[in-house]
Amino acid sequence: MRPNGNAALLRPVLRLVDVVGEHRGLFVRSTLSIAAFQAFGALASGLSAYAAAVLVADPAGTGLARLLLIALAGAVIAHSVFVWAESWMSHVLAYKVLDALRLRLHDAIERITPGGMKRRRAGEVSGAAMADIESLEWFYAHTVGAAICAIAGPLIVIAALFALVGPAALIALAGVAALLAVPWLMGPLQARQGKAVRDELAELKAIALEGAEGLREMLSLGLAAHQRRRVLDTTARVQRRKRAFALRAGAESALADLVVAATMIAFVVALASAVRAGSLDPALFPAAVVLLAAAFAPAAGVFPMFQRLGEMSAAATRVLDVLDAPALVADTDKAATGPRAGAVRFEAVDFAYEPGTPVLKGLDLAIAPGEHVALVGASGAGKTTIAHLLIRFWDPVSGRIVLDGEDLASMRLADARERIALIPQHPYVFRGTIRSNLLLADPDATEPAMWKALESAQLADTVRDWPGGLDEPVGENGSTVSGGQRQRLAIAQAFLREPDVLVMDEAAAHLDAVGEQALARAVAEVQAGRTTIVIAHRVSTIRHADRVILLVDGAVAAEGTHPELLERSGEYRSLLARAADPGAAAPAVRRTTAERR
Ligand SMILES: Nc1ncnc2c1ncn2[C@@H]1O[C@H](COP(=O)(O)OP(=O)(O)OP(=O)(O)O)[C@@H](O)[C@H]1O
Repeated sequence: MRPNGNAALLRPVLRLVDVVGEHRGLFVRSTLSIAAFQAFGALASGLSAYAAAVLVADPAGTGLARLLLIALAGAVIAHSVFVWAESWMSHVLAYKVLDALRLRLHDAIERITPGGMKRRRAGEVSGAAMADIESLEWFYAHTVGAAICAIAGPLIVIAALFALVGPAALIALAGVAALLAVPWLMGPLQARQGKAVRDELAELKAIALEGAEGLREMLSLGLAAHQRRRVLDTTARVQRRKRAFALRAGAESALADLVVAATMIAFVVALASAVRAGSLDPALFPAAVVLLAAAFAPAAGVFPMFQRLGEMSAAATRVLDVLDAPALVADTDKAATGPRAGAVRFEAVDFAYEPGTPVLKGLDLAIAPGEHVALVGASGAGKTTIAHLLIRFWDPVSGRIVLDGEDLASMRLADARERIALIPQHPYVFRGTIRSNLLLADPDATEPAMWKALESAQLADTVRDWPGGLDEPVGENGSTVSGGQRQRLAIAQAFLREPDVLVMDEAAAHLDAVGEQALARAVAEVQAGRTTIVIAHRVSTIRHADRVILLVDGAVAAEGTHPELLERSGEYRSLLARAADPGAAAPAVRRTTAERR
C-alpha cells in the first residue's frame, strides 16, 4: 500500500467539493434529512423491539406498551417524511451541482481554446465533460452527505446505546470503526485495480473505434482477422482485471460481514452477562441488539463510496486538468469601437508552438480592406498558423496583429471572432439539419435569408433536391454531406455571419469538376466586398487573387500577382510545379496540416 494512498485519492475530489459549498443551505438540509431518517429509522427499530419485549411481559398491551406503539407509529411516519425530503433535496442539489460543474468545464474549454487542447485528445475532454461530470455529481450530491452521516449516524446511535446499556456500547463503537476501516485500508488497492480495469476498457474502446473508423482500410489490407484477435485479446485482459476487482470486492464484503457478526456476538454475550448480573433490564436486550444493527447500516452505506473512490479521484483529476489549464489567450472586457473595414496588419509577428521552435519569424504583412490574398507555401511554412493567430486560437509571442487599427490581442475575443471568420478545410458540421447548422451562424436568420445564403454558396439547388430541404438531417459531423458541400455550407454560414475578414483554408482534397466549379463560384461570391485570405491549394484560386503571398519558413519570401511571381520567383515556380505534379513533390508538400493531425 502506498503511504497516504487514500489521502492522495481524496485530494482532487476535495478540491472540487466547493461545488457543494455554493449550495451550502441545500446541502446542509439534505444531510440533516439523511441524519433524521437514519435516526428515526433506528428509533423505529429500537421501539419495535422494545415494544415487543414489553408486550411479551404484558400481553394486554396497556400503559407503556400502548405509548411505545404510538411512538413507533410517529417514528415510522417521520422516517418516511425525511426519506422523501432527502430524495427531493438531493435531486435538486444534484441538478445544481451538475449545472455548476458543466458550466465550469465549459468555461475552461472555451478559455483554453483549441490551442490549449493540442495535447488533449478531443475524446478525453468530452469524456471529462460528460461521464466524469456525471459521476462527480453522484458523488457530491448523493454521497458526501451520506459519508458524513456514516460517521455521525452510528455515533448518535452508539450514544443512545451507551445510555441504555452502559459500557457494552463500546463494543459497538469498536465494531463500527472496524467496519469503516475495511474499505479505507483496501482503498488504494481498490483504486489501483479500478484504474487497471478502466485503462483496459479505454484500450478496448479505442481498438473498437479504430475498427469502425478504419474499416475500409482494414478490409482492403486484409487485417480483419488481426483486428478480431486484438479485440479478443483486449477483452480477455479486461475480464482478467475485472475478475481481480470482483475477487477483492467480494473479500471486502466478506470481511465486513465477519466484522458485523463478531461485533454482534461479542455484544450479545456482553448484554447476556449484564442481564445475568442483574445490571440490565431484560426488556432492553432486544432493543439494544436492534440498535446495534441500526448503527451498522449507515456505515455499510458508505461502502459504495469507497469502492468508487479511485474512479471519483480519476474523474476529478481529469476535470481539474481541464479546469487548471492556463488560458493561451487573454480576454478583455473592452468592446471594439473603431471603424469596421477589414484592414489586417501583421507587425513583426514571431510565433512558436513550442519554445525554441519558431514557426513565424518577424512576419510583416499588410492586407487592405476588401483585398483578396492567396497564401501559398510548402507544407509547414506556417499558413494555417497565420489563420489560427487571426482567430486568436493563439496570440503572437512578440509583435502584433492589428485589425482596423486595433491590436487584436487587446480586443474582446467575442468581437475579434465576430469580425474574423475561419472556414477550415474540413468544416465541422453539427448533428442536426441544414437549418440548425445555418441558425448556428445567425440564430435570427429568416428562411429567405437562409435560402439567399445557400444560393450564394451554390448549395441551394442541392438542398432543394433533398427530400427534407432545409430540414434534411445531416448526420453526425455531417456524415451525409460531401467535402465540397461541407465547405459550401460553411460559406453559407459565413454569408449569414457577415464577417469583415474571411480566412479560408481551401479544400486540398480532389473534388469532382462540377463540385470544384460550384465551390469556386461560392468562394467568388463570399469574397465580394470583403477582405479574404485564402490558404490556396489550387492554381485557379491563386490566379484570381489580388495578391499572392509566398511564405517560406514563417516569413514572406515573395509577394505580388500570380504573373508577377511567376516571372520573379524561382521558388514560386517550383512550388507550383510540385503542386501540379504531386509525384515530383517532396512528401512534406503533399501532406497538409489536416492530414498530419
Ligand atoms: N498545434 C501545433 N503544435 C506544435 N506544432 C505545430 C502545431 N501546428 C503546427 N505546428 C508546426 O508548425 C509549423 C507550421 O505549421 P502550419 O500548419 O502553420 O503549416 P502550413 O503551412 O499550414 O502547412 P500545410 O500546408 O501542411 O497545412 C509546422 O512545422 C508544424 O509542424
